[in-house]
Amino acid sequence: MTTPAFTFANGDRMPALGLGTWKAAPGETAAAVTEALRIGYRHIDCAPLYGNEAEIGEALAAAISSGLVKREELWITSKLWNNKHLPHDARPALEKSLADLRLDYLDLYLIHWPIALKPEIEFPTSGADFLSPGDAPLEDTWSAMESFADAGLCRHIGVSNFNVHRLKHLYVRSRIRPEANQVESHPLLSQQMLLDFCGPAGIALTAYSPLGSPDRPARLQRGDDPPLRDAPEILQVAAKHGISPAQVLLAWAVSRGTSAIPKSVNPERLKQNLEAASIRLDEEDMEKIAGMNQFYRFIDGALWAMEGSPYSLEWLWRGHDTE
Ligand SMILES: NC(=O)C1=CN([C@@H]2O[C@H](COP(=O)(O)OP(=O)(O)OC[C@H]3O[C@@H](n4cnc5c(N)ncnc54)[C@H](OP(=O)(O)O)[C@@H]3O)[C@@H](O)[C@H]2O)C=CC1
Ligand SMILES: O=C1CO[C@H](CO)[C@@H](O)[C@@H]1O
Repeated sequence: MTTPAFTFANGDRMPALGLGTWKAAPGETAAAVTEALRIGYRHIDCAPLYGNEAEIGEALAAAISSGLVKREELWITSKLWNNKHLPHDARPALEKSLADLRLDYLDLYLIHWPIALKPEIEFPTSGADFLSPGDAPLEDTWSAMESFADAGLCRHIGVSNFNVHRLKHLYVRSRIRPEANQVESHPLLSQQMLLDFCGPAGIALTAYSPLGSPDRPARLQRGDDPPLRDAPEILQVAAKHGISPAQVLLAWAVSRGTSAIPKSVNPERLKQNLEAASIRLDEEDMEKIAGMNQFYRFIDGALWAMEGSPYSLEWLWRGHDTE
């Protein structure tokens, strides 16, 4: 059976199950990536923000030089952080990711958030730390992304954390259309509206935090998370098929046409997550899980909507400028 994948217009295939690397700690990241490649992962999701691209680069270089994988078999995604949106800051940011990852090109480069910060700010502590949409128009950042694709530094370009309105806005104005949108998605946040737009438009929708990001930092926790992995519907489907709850979540994501990028640094969980991509759920399971949607975000973006910020949660997640 061929591994499920999203096929881009030029025929490039992004494996539907990738490895997340946020929170993979220094000292454990290279081993996790090496083990993932050894057992068959070919898609790795990275970002300079995660602080481990150099370690991932070590593992990739070793895997390629030992003959375990060829570069062209890999799908490597990275992202442009929020304080690099100004076009003259964007190219050095991409070059740094390439140097750290020890690659000549990325398979996919994403604008991490539709939120711009001043160049010297990694995380905002006040409203003064942001650049407004007028100071750093997303269209200008996108033009820089297009120039990276033109230069062969990345084969595909896309966005992350874009709602359907913001995605359409860019889509109709761009020379090279966004080919991917990476957003939080799991049964509590099905993102059906985005999927309904992305599917026919040929845009890959990738689900981040597909397991509910249980290891996210305390500052991002809300304390009142509804159950996801141990929700009754998930436990029932897991028992019916004799698979783990995490595998139900990942099989659901892949069965509905999204990609998923669960993070793990544990060999046993790496294996079960990869295997989940080949598990097919039936219609009854899919319907049961579809009933769980409650628009619940584990990564709620509240940081970007702090007092004095030019961005609001309404702007980020719902949006007004439809066309
Ligand atoms: N574009 C964006 O803004 C964002 C992108 N991302 C990307 O998405 C990736 C995944 O999301 P993330 O937020 O990390 O969270 P996930 O939903 O992938 O959850 C990761 C957690 O689940 C545990 N886990 C993994 N597999 C299993 C399993 N089979 N059974 C039980 N527990 C398991 C991991 O522990 P252990 O490692 O010990 O196995 C870890 O604690 C990120 O790593 C990052 O690459 C995430 C957030 C935002
Ligand atoms: O990818 C991500 C992980 O961590 C960040 C927060 O610390 C998020 O903002 C981001 O989207």
